[in-house]
Amino acid sequence: MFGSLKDKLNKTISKLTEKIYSKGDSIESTQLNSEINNENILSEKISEKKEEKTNETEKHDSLIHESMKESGSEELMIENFEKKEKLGFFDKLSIAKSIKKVLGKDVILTDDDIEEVLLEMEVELLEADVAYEVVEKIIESLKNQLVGIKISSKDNPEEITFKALKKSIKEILSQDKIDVFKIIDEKKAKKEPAVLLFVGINGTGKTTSISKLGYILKEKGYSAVMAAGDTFRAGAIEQLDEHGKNTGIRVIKHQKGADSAAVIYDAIEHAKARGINVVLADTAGRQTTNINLMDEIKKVVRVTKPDLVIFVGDSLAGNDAISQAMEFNDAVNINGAILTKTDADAKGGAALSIAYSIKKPILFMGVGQKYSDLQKFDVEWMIKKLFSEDEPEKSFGRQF
Ligand SMILES: Nc1nc2c(ncn2[C@@H]2O[C@H](COP(=O)(O)OP(=O)(O)OP(=O)(O)O)[C@@H](O)[C@H]2O)c(=O)[nH]1
Repeated sequence: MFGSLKDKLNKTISKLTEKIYSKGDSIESTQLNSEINNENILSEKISEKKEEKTNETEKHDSLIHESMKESGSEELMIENFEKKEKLGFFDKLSIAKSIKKVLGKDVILTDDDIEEVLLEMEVELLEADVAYEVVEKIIESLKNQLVGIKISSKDNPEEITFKALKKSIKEILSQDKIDVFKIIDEKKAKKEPAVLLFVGINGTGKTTSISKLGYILKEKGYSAVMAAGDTFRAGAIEQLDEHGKNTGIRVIKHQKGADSAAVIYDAIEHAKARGINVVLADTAGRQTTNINLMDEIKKVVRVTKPDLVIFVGDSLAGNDAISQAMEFNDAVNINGAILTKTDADAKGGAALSIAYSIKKPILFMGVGQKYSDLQKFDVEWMIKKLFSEDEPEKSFGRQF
């Protein structure tokens, strides 16, 4: 997940690190670890003991005898040493290879020092579908953290660059959080259904995400109903119906071509009458360029007054998903986003950019084709995905 973005970020870290070393006249020093040093002490001690043994008096014997008791026997002591000596030799070889660079002197980076690296990073991130304004923001943040700051020869340049880039990315991802389940609980306390309206262009995963969220809500003990508000696309009503059967969630529907707002309104009345906690309202996929359809979704919002308008974007669409989110946000003021298909090795740019571009949080991420494959979005989870070698998550639960 986000493989290419991860590689590009790691590349930036190593180039910035290299820049610091080259500026600090890095010197290479073989850092033998304490074990090797202990090894030397041990070998000196044993050879001393062996020497003493050849020309020693009775008195030494008792001393040796003492130390043998500690290690069990002289043979064992020598044998241990032989073994250790062998391991010590190979250890020495391998550790001698682990040359650690250290800075020869303190470093203060200038804009010029990192100009080229940041330019390369800009190209790389744009290629990964990261929005231009987001790339600019990352560059600005890195400069603020690295330029003009003294990096002492005792510091670890890898750590400094890693932390700086991680902080930059975290700033991008962090928008005002919305806890969907908290909103649902607040409405439940008032004995009203929480109404969640899903919008987006065709094929992004609205119907699927609604069904996944319905499945997860049920798992959490909430009651839900799904509104077949996509009365436009052939098969959309049947598709949601199928999901309803699979998840055991009631679907409120009218015939194809019916008024979307009317279907959703009926679902809300149904939920109110039966004390159902959540209405998950599907809508038809629409191109933001289609004025009539954009006017229709504005009417749906006016009539149904949803608690959350959730934009569903396809992470594989990269920058397009970001511009769509911005256009839907302008039209109906979305509250948050779901980014789908992140399991399909999306470049990662949309995940990084969408929240910053619309200044609204990512609520969930679609991470697969199972009903449980809807991951509540968390900045730390994303940072871990981008910066650590964690195992890919195994998905569970039933397939669609
Ligand atoms: N791999 C993967 N596929 C997904 C995910 N979410 C949705 N899909 C697939 O994307 C395709 C489109 O999903 P739908 O839910 O039908 O999309 P939609 O937005 O309702 O489409 P329209 O009704 O045309 O607007 C389906 O094949 C889904 O299985 C996801 O997180 N991962």
